[in-house]
Amino acid sequence: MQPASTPSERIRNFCIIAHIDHGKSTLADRMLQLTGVVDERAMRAQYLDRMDIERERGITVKSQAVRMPWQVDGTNFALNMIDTPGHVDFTYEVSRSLAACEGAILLVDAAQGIEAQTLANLYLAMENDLTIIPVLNKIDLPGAEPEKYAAEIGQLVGVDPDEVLRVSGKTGAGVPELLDHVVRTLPAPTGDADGPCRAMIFDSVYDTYRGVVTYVRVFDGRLSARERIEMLSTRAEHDLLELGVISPEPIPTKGLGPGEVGYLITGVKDVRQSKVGDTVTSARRGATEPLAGYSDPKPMVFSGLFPIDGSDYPNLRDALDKLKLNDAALNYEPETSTALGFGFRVGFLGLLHLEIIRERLEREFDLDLIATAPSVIYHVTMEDGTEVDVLNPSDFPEGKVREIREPITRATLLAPSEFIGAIMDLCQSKRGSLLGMDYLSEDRVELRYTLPLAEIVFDFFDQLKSRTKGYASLDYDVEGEQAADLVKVDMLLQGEPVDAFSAVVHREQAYHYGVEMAGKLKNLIPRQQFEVPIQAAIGSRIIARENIRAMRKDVLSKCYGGDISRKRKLLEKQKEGKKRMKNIGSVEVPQEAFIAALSSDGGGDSGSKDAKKK
Ligand SMILES: Nc1nc2c(ncn2[C@@H]2O[C@H](COP(=O)(O)OP(=O)(O)OP(=O)(O)O)[C@@H](O)[C@H]2O)c(=O)[nH]1
Repeated sequence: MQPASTPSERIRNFCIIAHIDHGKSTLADRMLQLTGVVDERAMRAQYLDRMDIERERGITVKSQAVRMPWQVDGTNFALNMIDTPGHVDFTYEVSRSLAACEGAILLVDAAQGIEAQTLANLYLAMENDLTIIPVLNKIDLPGAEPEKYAAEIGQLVGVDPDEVLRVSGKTGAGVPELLDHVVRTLPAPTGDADGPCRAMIFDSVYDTYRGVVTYVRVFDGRLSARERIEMLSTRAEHDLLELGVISPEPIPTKGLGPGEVGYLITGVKDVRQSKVGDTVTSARRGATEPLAGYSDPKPMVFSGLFPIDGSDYPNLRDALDKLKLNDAALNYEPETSTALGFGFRVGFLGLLHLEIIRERLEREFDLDLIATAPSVIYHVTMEDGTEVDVLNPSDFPEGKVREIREPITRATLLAPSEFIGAIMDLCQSKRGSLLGMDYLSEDRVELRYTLPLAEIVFDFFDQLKSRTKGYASLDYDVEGEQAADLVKVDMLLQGEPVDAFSAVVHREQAYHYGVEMAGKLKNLIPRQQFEVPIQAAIGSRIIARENIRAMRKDVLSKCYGGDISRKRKLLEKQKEGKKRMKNIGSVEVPQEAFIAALSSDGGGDSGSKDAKKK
């Protein structure tokens, strides 16, 4: 059965915004169940077996936009719940999903209160002029303090604390009232029903069976099944193969009218042909003005990814090609490192994006990878006026440099007030400057800093976590560039540079970096038959030095008795180990040493994840 179009006055488009783990998915599940879109048995199956079901149906079940029927005072409404990527790494995409809604449910854990991403998402929603419905979740928790946090949110959003709704996504308490509230308080979508069609792409997902499934919100006019459509940013035309709504399975429709949310399939195979933020119109007599400016996501953080087993290189390339089908922001190019062999220099939107991709490569494609420390883009101007963009510290240009500019972020940190001192110390040591500080309640404070992105991607988040006992949360947004006194530090083994360890650091940190790295390498690289100097250098100037003393390695020295089979085993093991050695000049370095040296301070955790996660 094909659902008829709903008149726009009976449509409500909303999203749920929340800090990680504040219960967005659980509340969404409860709504699906309450509105009868998913029945109780399927709900459990779906919950437990999400991935299998997704594969079976060939489309994302926890879809980007679900249409739910809901009746208020005898009138039937269509509620479209639009999912947002929910993370600042994907700010542009979050903001596009928000632009597809008229309102947002701001969900806050009643035992935790406001966190950094609560604020970040709220500000994005406000920039998109959404009506905000503040809601406290998890009121069933024994540790919930709804009164306290209702006051906090009330102050933030500018409403009376009594107007903050209270729900439990777990028990379902308060959820029907919340849905009623959505219908009563959110504005219905408005749009020019008779004008040429304009629909915004707010998400685009690659599906193995159906190609790219594109999620759209129609603003003006009407999209009809089987018409030819045009993407305004590229002027590319495609035939519509299917148009429909998700409820929660895809249901084909004849058309989508103003305010309606649904999906379309054109047979394109790559999400870059159906870009988030683009405007879809009819190929014939279509609109000429896009809905909003379109911007391509720009990678901000770069890291080299190398397979531990060199023969996995083609597999890594295939895996990246596959992931790219579904991720317009993923960029990579081949990179060769003397220390690590063949791999790729990959550009990410932020640290979380990096972690997700790395985890997917390891889990879904069964690859063992080594990642170099994350770095940022430096704009280098040489004395002779040439400009170079440096994505990889080892490519830093030789010669006289006039200026180096680095990306700067605006960071928001939230923590109990007892940690103010610790946070300020940390930000100070990371070249931060304080922009402002506000008390959200008696014992919770929000600090705003500008911080170089390079400092955040290094080990900021780990340090923040340990200095605040895990109680601080952090959010950041890149905001332009700034000149800084930066230098490239090289690490040399017997005079040969080891590219994987080159770093661009602040001049004042260079010595510290050099000494620490040299010490680390000294402990990790086994003694050779000759003395090996480890040096840290800025250009030709040596700033730190360690020595690995010569030693004749006799693996048999541990065997006192004459156990021949044990001796043979040890010799075999030594031979095995040799295979995994890399030669830097005449020095043999086990690959494990590189891995250990890179992983212990390799940037670590995501800067934007919740520090409270255990
Ligand atoms: N007691 C209680 N626990 C809840 C409630 N809602 C969610 N939870 C729990 O809180 C945790 C996080 O819930 P999710 O729904 O996964 O949170 P989320 O915000 O979607 O998290 P992300 O998708 O990781 O951002 C889970 O362990 C849930 O079981 C609630 O109302 N009461």
